[in-house]
Amino acid sequence: MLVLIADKFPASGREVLGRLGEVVYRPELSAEQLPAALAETKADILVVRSTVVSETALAASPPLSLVVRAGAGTNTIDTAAASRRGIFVANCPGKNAIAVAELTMGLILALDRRIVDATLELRHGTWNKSKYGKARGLKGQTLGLVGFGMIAREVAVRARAFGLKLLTCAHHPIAPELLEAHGVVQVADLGALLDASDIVSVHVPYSKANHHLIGADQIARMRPGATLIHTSRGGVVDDKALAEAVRSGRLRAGLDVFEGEPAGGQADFKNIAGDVGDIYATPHIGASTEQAESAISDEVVRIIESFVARGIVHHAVNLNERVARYSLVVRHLDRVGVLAGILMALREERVNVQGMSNTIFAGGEAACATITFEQAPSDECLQRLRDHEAILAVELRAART
Ligand SMILES: NC(=O)C1=CN([C@@H]2O[C@H](COP(=O)(O)OP(=O)(O)OC[C@H]3O[C@@H](n4cnc5c(N)ncnc54)[C@H](O)[C@@H]3O)[C@@H](O)[C@H]2O)C=CC1
Ligand SMILES: O=C(O)C(=O)COP(=O)(O)O
Repeated sequence: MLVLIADKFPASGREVLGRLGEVVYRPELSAEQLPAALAETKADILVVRSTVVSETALAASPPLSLVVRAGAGTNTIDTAAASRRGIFVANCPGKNAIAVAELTMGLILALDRRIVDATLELRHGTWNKSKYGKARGLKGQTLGLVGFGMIAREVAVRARAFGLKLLTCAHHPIAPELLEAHGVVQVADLGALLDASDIVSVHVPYSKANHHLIGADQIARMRPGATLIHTSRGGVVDDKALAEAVRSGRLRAGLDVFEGEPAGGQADFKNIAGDVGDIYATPHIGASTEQAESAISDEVVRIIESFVARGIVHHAVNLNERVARYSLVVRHLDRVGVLAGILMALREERVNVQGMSNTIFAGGEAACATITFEQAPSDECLQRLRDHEAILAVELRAART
């Protein structure tokens, strides 16, 4: 088994992976160089951070069967192409959430006190207490969290300690216990959140549906003098519209992600923070703390170990989530050919199997197979299975609709 790691990844994690197979560490690879590296190494498993994984890359190594995103967002990986090729894509949900929440609080605090501007002036020898001694203070202000996933919840935990009032919005009702535990109120929709918030912080994944979720209209709807914090993904916010609102003095902004940002570690990048003073900005470092990188590394190792040892992929993001209409639970003697016999019986009925698992009981004499499908086998088929000398019990279960 060969693992190609195409982004920065801790040495400790590489060492553990090295005990499972060969590890090729090429953190310098760009999206354009990735297909050739995959073809050359014939990697079975690819580990990436923000490096774009295209269909060409996925097709370059025939044995490639798993891509692990050493982070949260998977929009940089062509998951549809991976699904067509039967390649698993997995991520590490929540493992860098605290790091992003800490940066979010850092941006909120820095903007309120204008820490960056004050530092720059002091560095140039100017004492300007008159100008910088005018912060609003956070206590009692309202923070609106767009999305209420792993990162937003960690932001809520920290923001509460600063006395901020918390709102969120989502497509679906959020469990009341979860809201209560975080001291957050769910409002009707994004518009209501923008109307009521002094600070808006964006924590949703990028998708076609979320492209410019915070566009010109949403930016215009924010309260005058409000702050927008964006640490999720370039493209969720319309950077141009935001720059105009900040330039006009209506808003302030703290950004960690940008439209068209470079994927690598160092590059020239003309960006909206360049000419707009009230934008504070960092170069996509939300997840880049030692603590987060170590937690991510442990999770990547866990995902790969489980895949190699048991074929189980934790946090796969490109599986068909639809619950099958029927499941057949067969308890049987653990003998060669019993499972094949069950599958042959289903094949004769033209039943297309969707999922299958088989668990062996202690002692190794009996096992339990669960097979899922959309179309029910006939009573005769079930009876034939029940009559099989190595089958102990057969039960057909229909999913609740
Ligand atoms: N700046 C950085 O370094 C990092 C950025 N991120 C970005 O942050 C995003 C969020 O990360 P997590 O909180 O860990 O993901 P998550 O999956 O735990 O939470 C995202 C939540 O947003 C919700 N959502 C999606 N579209 C929405 C919409 N239009 N309105 C309201 N809710 C919506 C989802 O239902 C989900 O609950 C990631 O997808 C990634 O793009 C993640 C980690 C590091
Ligand atoms: O985990 C994520 O979604 C991130 O955005 C982190 O990106 P990175 O791994 O630092 O390139």
